[in-house]
Amino acid sequence: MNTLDDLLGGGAGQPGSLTGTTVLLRSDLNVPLDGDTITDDGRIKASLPTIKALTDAGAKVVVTAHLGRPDGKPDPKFSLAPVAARLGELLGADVVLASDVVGDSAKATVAGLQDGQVALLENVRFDPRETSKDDAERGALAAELAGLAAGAGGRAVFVSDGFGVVHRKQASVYDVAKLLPHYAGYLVSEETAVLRKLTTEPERPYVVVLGGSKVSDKLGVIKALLEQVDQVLIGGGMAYTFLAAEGKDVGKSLLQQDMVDTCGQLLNEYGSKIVLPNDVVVADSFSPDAKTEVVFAGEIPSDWQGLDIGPDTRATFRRILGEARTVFWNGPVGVFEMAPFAGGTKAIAEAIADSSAFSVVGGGDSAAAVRQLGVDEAGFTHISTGGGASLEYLEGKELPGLAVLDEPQPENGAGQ
Ligand SMILES: Nc1ncnc2c1ncn2[C@@H]1O[C@H](COP(=O)(O)OP(=O)(O)O)[C@@H](O)[C@H]1O
Ligand SMILES: O=C(OP(=O)(O)O)[C@H](O)COP(=O)(O)O
Repeated sequence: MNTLDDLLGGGAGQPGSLTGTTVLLRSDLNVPLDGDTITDDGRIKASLPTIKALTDAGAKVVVTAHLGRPDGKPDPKFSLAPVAARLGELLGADVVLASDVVGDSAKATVAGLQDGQVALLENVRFDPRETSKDDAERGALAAELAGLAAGAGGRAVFVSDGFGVVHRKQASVYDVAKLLPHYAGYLVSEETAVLRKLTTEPERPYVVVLGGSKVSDKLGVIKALLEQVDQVLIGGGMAYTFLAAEGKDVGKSLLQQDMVDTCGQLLNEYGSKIVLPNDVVVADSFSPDAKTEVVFAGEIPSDWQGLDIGPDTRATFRRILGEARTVFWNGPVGVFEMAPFAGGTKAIAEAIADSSAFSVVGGGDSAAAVRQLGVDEAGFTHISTGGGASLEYLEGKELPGLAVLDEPQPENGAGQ
């Protein structure tokens, strides 16, 4: 895989070694927001080393990124405006935000870039072709993105640094690398180097904690993980589909109905490795002011929803984590953004931070939870920016955004 150091070449770190080059940079700037306030800027900070290396070398840097899951059309709720402002603060330089993805504003913004300057394109998922299943549609958007960088004159290259999104076969992650000379950024290189250690003879017991709300994405990887690890502790929104598979009424909790049978099969086959919550914190509404109670997992009232793991479950998870030698954690085990449902996630984060295991926590919200709940970041071996991406890497699956970086450089790529 070609890396940023290959791009920087003999002139690594030398001012001017990339003068005349326009870099289309894919970063993962998908940060949690409360309205238009960024509640955790970890992913923006993680993108800085690559951006700075490029600007120091004199490149024009055109960043493309997504925020949330908009419906393939512009939606102010998902604008990258707060991200552009924060990125500019952290870089100590203006970051112009184009008001579209590849339209007139994007073209004018790129045309106005000086050497060593950074621009951000608006949320790439505002264009429906980004996430299309149709190769030709994605390819067309990729060609427009590559054309933007080439349109600035000089050489155009692609740097892939959005580790959190390399598991997505999307235009700005995958297809564009087929059109431009491509390089892995520092974040992608570092993240894969740490995760590789988890796939090569991890010390045992090896324990995985899974939570969060992207249930359908993550249930798919559990089977492969169960083959490799000693225990999987399940909390968060993930837990209720398993509890339903055990025949329990989960009330209004998050439930992936079409995966109940799959969860039942996993419980049959790997039951001894799967640890489910024994008790949960339930609420009468999805609100920080809701009425709450702790109940056995089999006794969730039908109008209530489970929003955190209960105290018995925390104790069980703590005990297992205390004995682990390798831990991977993705997904908060409760709705940690609301104080009444943050206790389980804090207990898990502290248990991992206190242990001497090789420990990796991955995911935008999981990493944010560690920081927001005041848990010592130094207690983790590595805090990864990618949740789903890390899980799929650990599963052993080929990640499209990484595999494409191993392909030969295009011979007649845009800007060549
Ligand atoms: N029981 C639950 N019900 C609904 N949402 C939950 C529950 N537990 C956790 N969550 C939510 O899961 C979200 C994070 O999920 P996810 O995106 O899968 O994690 P990550 O970003 O770390 O990969 C958080 O916003 C959290 O509020
Ligand atoms: O937040 C992300 O992933 P994560 O929640 O698995 O850490 C990435 O930005 C990918 O987003 P997506 O899961 O909407 O493709």
